[in-house]
Amino acid sequence: MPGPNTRIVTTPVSDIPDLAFRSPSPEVFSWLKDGHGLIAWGEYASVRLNGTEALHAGEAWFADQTADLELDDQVRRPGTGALAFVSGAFDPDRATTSFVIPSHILGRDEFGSWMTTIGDTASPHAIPPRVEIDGPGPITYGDGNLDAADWMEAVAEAVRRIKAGRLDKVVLARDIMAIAEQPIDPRFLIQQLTSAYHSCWTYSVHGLVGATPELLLRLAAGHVYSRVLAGTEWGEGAYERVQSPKNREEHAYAARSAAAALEKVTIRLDVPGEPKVLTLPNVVHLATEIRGDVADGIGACQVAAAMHPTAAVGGTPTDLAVATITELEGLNRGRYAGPVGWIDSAGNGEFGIALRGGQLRDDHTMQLIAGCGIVADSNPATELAESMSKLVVMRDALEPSSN
Ligand SMILES: C=C(O[C@H]1C=CC=C(C(=O)O)[C@@H]1O)C(=O)O
Repeated sequence: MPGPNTRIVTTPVSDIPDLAFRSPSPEVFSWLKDGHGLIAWGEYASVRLNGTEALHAGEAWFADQTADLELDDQVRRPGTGALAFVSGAFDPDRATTSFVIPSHILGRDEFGSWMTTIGDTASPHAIPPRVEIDGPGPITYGDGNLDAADWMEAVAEAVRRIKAGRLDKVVLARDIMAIAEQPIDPRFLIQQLTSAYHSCWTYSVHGLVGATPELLLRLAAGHVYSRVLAGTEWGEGAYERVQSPKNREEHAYAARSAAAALEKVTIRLDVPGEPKVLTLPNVVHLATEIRGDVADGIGACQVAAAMHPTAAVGGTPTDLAVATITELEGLNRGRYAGPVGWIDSAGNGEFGIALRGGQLRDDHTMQLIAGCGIVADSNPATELAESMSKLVVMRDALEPSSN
């Protein structure tokens, strides 16, 4: 509980273009894209929540924890002052959602850098020196829950069910285990991911680390933005092939589900009729960028709770798709494919969908997960290859020298 002298202090600091290298602790929280964002360490307070109301309960917990603190925010922009990192479960009935108020945060946006400290002695602190972390050495890979053949059989079964009529789309994920010779420090992964994936958001919360290209929402001063992705190709000709009818169908379900959820929490919404193509180092995606405005009093957690899970990670119709995922994947997704990001006490926040990442299981072991949207025209072997293209993000981050 906060002591009588607990203060939150945000001060402007000289420019820090290398946030990914500034955490003095491996217990690191990150939300970084193209040199901007947040890096944090130290837990002032945290809570783990279960159940469908976890995001709402966490938002209330954050408000409660910070209500009586003395605030000295000399920057006053989204992400300054009191802030919590959030990592939500994919299925809140089967996994835990984390909310953390870090004790030390460094932030940077287009206007400059800042530092926030919280605690009994909160006062301007020295910026930690740059640290470059060593990699975990050679990696050995093993099967996760299903081997490749069993996962392809699950995809084939999903296609049969879609063709039978009630289900339109379901996203099936598979995991592989990465076992490292040396301990895996999340800071090493963050340093690799931020330098290789500029157009993605590099996240880290309680051992879940990755670089997602998909932004569930950004909410700043009442304006909401979402980058919905679905439909993937890779290799030569990917830019043209991603426009196939199969990819467009797969994408349309995701864009429609995000827009329908946003309709409920916005007072204005702009949904483009046609997707764009987003090119990443490993794959290309179809992308729909949705913009709108929310009414006063609606915060980022509320919008995230309304949107999750979109058909980019669940399917259509949602409930049947989530039940099919539980049955066919046989995997507990944990926080993979859940909302991950941060909120501040003005209601601003950013949430990615926790994709292209992995969960540290112990010091040497990381579970990597990637999923693929399955529609009537999906082919199991092609979906397996697509999952491998998505797993490249974390494989390269763990073992950059193997390229
Ligand atoms: C579920 C994942 O990706 C989603 C986001 C973009 C494209 C997707 C696809 O084409 O299947 C997926 O819907 C994942 O990377 O694990």
